[in-house]
Amino acid sequence: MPEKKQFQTETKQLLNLMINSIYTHKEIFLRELISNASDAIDKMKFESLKDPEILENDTVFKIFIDADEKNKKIIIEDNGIGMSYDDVVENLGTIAKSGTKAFMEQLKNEKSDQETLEMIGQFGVGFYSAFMVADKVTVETKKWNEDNGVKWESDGSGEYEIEYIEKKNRGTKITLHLRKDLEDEDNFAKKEKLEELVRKYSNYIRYPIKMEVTETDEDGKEQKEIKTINSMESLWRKNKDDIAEEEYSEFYKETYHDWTDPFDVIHFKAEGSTVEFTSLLFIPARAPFDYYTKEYKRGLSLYSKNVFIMDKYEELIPSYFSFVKGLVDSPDFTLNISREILQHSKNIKVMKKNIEKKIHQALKSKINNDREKYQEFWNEFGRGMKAGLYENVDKKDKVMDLLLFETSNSEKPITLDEYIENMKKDQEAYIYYAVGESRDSIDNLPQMEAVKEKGFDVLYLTDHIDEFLIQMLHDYKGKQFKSISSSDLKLKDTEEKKKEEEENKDLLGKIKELLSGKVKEVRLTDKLKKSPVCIVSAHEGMSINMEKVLKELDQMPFNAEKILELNPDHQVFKKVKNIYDENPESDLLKDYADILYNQALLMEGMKIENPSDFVEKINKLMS
Ligand SMILES: Nc1ncnc2c1ncn2[C@@H]1O[C@H](COP(=O)(O)OP(=O)(O)OP(=O)(O)O)[C@@H](O)[C@H]1O
Repeated sequence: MPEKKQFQTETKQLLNLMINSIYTHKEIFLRELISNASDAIDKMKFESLKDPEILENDTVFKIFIDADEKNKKIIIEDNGIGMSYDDVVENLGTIAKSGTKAFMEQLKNEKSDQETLEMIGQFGVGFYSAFMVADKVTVETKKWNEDNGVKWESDGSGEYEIEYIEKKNRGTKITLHLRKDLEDEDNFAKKEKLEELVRKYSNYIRYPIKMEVTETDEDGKEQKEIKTINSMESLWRKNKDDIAEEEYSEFYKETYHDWTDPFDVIHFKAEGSTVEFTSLLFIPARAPFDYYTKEYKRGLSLYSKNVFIMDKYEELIPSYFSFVKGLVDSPDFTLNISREILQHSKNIKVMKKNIEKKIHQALKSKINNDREKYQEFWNEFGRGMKAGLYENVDKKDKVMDLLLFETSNSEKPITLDEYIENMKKDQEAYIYYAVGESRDSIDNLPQMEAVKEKGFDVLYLTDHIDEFLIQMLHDYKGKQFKSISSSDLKLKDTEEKKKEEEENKDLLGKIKELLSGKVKEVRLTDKLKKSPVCIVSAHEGMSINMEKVLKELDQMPFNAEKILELNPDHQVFKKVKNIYDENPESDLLKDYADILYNQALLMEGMKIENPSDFVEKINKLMS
């Protein structure tokens, strides 16, 4: 008697989604099932390397598919590793894999139908996608080292049935009883349709995908024969010159579950003295849904002479190129090599270096030759590249020339090299930067005025990570990064500046006293033109914005202290000076100090402490 079991709650949700899906690419179910079959054969092949006897007389690995048009059934059968009773309960009753889990997580944040559909395509929902096309799925399987087979059956609603059965051959046979309500064009029970789908999605599967077909011979007689549908040849082992661009694209889309052609393809063979390997790498055009989440795992797949060893091997891809997908095939890998052994391998280091160099070259060439496309790529992955660089600042020379920045002088983002090329003659060896929420808010910063007037270009740092990163990077090609909020931007003659400071020492001291508890220092600045005042962090080079971020993260290593900077060339300053000269203790001076302080806060995008007092003081001055 079959045992009835409940699906895990998450699985129920997923199944429900599949059953009710209006997803237009329902056909991916075949790719998913074939890919599972191929994985199962990989595992069996791996086992048999240790002891070939375990294959018994079933030595030719294959995937067999069949369609029964009359009964609306499809069969996908493999002679892979198979599953035990417990395996079936574990694998076909719960959601074990992280990709699907992440997918379910994403679904929780209310998504539009369109977004949900796109996500199905990206995550690849595995075995359960069968329920997009079937109203009943039967799995008959036998693990290689078990005596009994197991039958699993479900209509995708809350429960499934499972029982032991007699099964002769090792491996898994999946029967899909197709839904009656499928559109005509979704008539998957046609062999021609299956053949077309295999070619489209599963052409490079390493094992033959076979199907019985009826061919008409020269005499018009119908003959049944078993035909291999897929090409099986792994693309990366073919000669680069014989591969069309579309082939790369198809391979990429099929393997990495993307609907968009890659931004770039890098295919190369390294036959150096130390290590021999072939690599096929793809730079995606758009970021996968999970790219900016913890779920995302970078890494390449490893093959040894066409045999799959492991995937997501991260040591070969530096964190700042984490978006790169692809594989490495090398006869130097042994099949049972572990991640630990690889980690200490000299070969891996050589490979990594080569791979990194190639990726860098490819991106550099895009920067120089196809800026528009690079810009699109940057919009997708720039933040990721910067975050990766932040983790590996010691590698900055390998990445910094790939970064793009918006700047005050250019309409489109530029590279740091371009910034340096355009530097003004009288610009000290500084690369100026400003931090803010957006281009507009930076443009409105009073600190921008003098630098702009000089015609010096300013990098706009609008991503949270930017300022941290720039401070860690410190300089580029000998030019130091300099915040426009720094105390000394070297815009004015130092002698002149010193003289001014000296002359106004008492006044500045008085304003500091009037603003006691609010600012740490009051000083003159050369960075303002139109504005009378600005506020900067007392921590040299750090922006008020960064202080805000650190505070939010509870990571503030010190008290946020502010410095008020006054523009000695401004009319308001002159007025303040007059008031002070007339009567240093006047109430009016206190009002001016308060107003200046508050307006500086407002310009920085900060809240003022007592708005009604501020307004009152202004009104008093105006009336
Ligand atoms: N034909 C099969 N033979 C043996 N085991 C299988 C087969 N099909 C599925 N399984 C088992 O069921 C598990 C779940 O399959 P599912 O397609 O849902 O996810 P997955 O294959 O692990 O993930 P992904 O689709 O992202 O590769 C597999 O990991 C595998 O252990």
